[in-house]
Amino acid sequence: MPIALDATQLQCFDTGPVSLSVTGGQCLAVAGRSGSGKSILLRMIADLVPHSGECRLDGVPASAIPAPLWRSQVRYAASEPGWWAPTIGEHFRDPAALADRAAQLGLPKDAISAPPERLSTGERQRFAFLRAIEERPKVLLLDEPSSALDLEATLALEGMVRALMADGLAVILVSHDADQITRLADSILTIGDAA
Ligand SMILES: Nc1ncnc2c1ncn2[C@@H]1O[C@H](COP(=O)(O)OP(=O)(O)OP(=O)(O)O)[C@@H](O)[C@H]1O
Repeated sequence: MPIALDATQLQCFDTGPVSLSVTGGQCLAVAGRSGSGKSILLRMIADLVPHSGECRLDGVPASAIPAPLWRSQVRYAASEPGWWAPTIGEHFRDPAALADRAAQLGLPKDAISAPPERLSTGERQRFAFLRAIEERPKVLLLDEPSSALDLEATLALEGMVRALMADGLAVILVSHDADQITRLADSILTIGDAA
């Protein structure tokens, strides 16, 4: 049975309410004009902002699952996440296992031992993606995952997303790249006023 995430009547600030469902192996794209609440929606699903409404994973409400466990299973991958350790590799549980995936995304080998601020925005963005998938979440909430990437790097990242989906991952994607939505999404949810 593929995993299933259901969100019902999620609302916070001036956004929502929004309801949606996604199952393992599928990608749901969230569209809407700038400021319509796409990022906030992903953050509500990951339980990172106070909100009303309810999310369930395989029927189990988020409120019944310890927050850190929910957030590792329903993983929000921010467009511009924070870096706190001296090197990129120290942000990973298993830096050794990182090398293969980093190479698949076209990242230079020595970047793993580099300080985050020495990398390009696009390199950091790809490492942020790798950080988000390291603990094998069941649901991946991708917020503009390739906004700083060229087409080659974008397609490599999408290939990795597709491989994870084939392995049962459910994806919710926020992207301003219409071509990316066409390539990845099985369905599209438009929120707020039509763009
Ligand atoms: N802490 C907050 N308090 C009140 N309103 C907030 C807060 N954080 C965000 N908002 C509002 O929520 C709205 C939605 O923001 P969000 O970042 O989700 O938009 P978005 O659709 O992802 O936009 P973009 O496409 O430009 O990234 C914005 O109007 C923003 O002002």
